[in-house]
Amino acid sequence: MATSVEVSALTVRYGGVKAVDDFTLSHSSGGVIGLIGPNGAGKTTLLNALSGVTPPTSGTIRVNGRDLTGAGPVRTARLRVTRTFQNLQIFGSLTVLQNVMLPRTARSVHLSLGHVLGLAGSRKRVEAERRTAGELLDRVGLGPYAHLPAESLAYGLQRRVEIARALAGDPALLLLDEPLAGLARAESAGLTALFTDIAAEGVTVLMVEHDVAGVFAVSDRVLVLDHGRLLADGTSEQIAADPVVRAAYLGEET
Ligand SMILES: Nc1ncnc2c1ncn2[C@@H]1O[C@H](COP(=O)(O)OP(=O)(O)OP(=O)(O)O)[C@@H](O)[C@H]1O
Repeated sequence: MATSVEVSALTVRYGGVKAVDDFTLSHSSGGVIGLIGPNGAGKTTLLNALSGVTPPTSGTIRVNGRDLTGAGPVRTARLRVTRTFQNLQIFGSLTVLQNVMLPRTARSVHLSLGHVLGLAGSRKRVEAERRTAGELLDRVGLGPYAHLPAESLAYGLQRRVEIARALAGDPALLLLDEPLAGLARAESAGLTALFTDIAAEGVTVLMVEHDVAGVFAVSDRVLVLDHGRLLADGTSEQIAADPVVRAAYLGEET
């Protein structure tokens, strides 16, 4: 069953600025949702609110019926909403595999302690986590790089490390903040194909992105934010043809 995402009247204020203004979304059909809008439209703030990084001023967030409003990033991740960041946040000196194992092993203090103490049960669990992380790396095309320090990989591959780590948290909802930024066209195409695969496996993917062509190519539903408000909501074709969007976002005359 696809993830249900219910966001109701979400508002995030920074002093006098309403970065997100009365945002409502109901989504239960899975797939990839693209979130676009001009600079300063509130896209990252919305992602931060959905991932528990920024507490909303008002409104509610429910995923699969569970109230995540104000849950904070750790609990939100436990409730299967994970994310990547606009600026890569990977541990460069750790191996690719260690980066991907982190969310699952760090979740369990007993597991980490037991592993340090060499307890047999913990060793088995860590081995199982290693296998799971290895499978994840194969899935995102990073299998051959598993034992290299993450910092030694090309930028496009480092993006995949972050995506694999977010997937290791077993998300129902995966939030991606500008995943295509700084990538060459072929790398972008490879990543968007990966997002389609992830969505096909039942993870709802919400992607903030400036590369509008990339968003239109991959998204089943596109949301347009402007001044914190939802300006338009439809298929890629509908949004591409919407004169209001073209005026607000692409700067065209209506
Ligand atoms: N920590 C903050 N404190 C004060 N104002 C903020 C903060 N973060 C964002 N804002 C303001 O909130 C509004 C929305 O910013 P946000 O970064 O969410 O937009 P965005 O659509 O992600 O922009 P961009 O595409 O440039 O990344 C902007 O007016 C911004 O200046």
